[in-house]
Amino acid sequence: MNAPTPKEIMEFTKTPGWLDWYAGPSQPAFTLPAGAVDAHCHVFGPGAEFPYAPERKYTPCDASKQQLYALRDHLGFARNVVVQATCHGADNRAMLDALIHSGGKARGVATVRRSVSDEELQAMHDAGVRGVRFNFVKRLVDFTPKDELLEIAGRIARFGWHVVIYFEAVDLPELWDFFTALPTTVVVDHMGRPDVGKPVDGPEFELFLKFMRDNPNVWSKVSCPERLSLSGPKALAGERNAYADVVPFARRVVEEFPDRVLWGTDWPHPNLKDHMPDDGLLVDFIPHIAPTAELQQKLLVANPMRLYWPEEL
Ligand SMILES: O=C(O)c1cc(C(=O)O)oc(=O)c1
Repeated sequence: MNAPTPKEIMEFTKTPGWLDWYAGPSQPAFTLPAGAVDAHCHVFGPGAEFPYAPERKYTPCDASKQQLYALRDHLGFARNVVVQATCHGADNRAMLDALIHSGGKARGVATVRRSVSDEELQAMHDAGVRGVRFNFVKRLVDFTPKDELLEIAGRIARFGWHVVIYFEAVDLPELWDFFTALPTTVVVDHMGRPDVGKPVDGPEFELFLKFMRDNPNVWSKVSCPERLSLSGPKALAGERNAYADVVPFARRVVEEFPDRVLWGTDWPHPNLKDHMPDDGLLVDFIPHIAPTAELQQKLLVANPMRLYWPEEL
């Protein structure tokens, strides 16, 4: 890992309107099961140490590994899965640095280009990377040709890694054939971003459920209610029943596919425009979508352990 050159040490100006992560989150009322994994979170820089990528679509506030791990301990999580944020492009140094300094308590998901070497993949594996992320959300990334992604998927499959996909619900029909051609476990970010203004038993969300039903290698993160909610209430000011309009969607996925769901805070919550949730209250969303101890154990412990720390089982 090279130290940044003087040219790389620069000041970054946050995207106008950027909301910083919530300082001083409350203590969740819900007690997480022992060994719970925050299976979707990010680090941002710090930019002076790990510069943001030139091709980024937003410039965030800094959110360091120390701050992430302090949140982990405060909320009661035991481990993290650090997902490469798009503001770092395919420069995985900040994420890898977080894994290396986690004492084995973090695994990671990288973004790589076709030019990545097998030696680089091996080094990432040794640091704790277990997946790559393919992003189809147009406001976040430029288009990558599908043949390039398929080539990457074939190469990372040999390391036993999986593919994380991020897309919007309206794009699922067009992406279906590509997704079902992937040779690995496939993990969908944030339930494929359903429009929760539409019925939970309507055709759009039914298509997502069919995608999971027809493809036993597909998992879903039932995360980001703060991003998907249209009517709140927001996880702020002591609200422990936040984002009620997202609950039926997430609960449906948890109950139908209890062995293929993951949950994460999504800290430090990139690109929220309306409000920044109190992460303690966000944890209190979990028992609404996974109402039994058995479902909670699968969602928060058994499933992420199977995917990210299988050697410990
Ligand atoms: O919806 C988003 O803006 C978003 C962005 C990123 C990222 O920039 O990596 O990751 C997420 O999980 C969600």
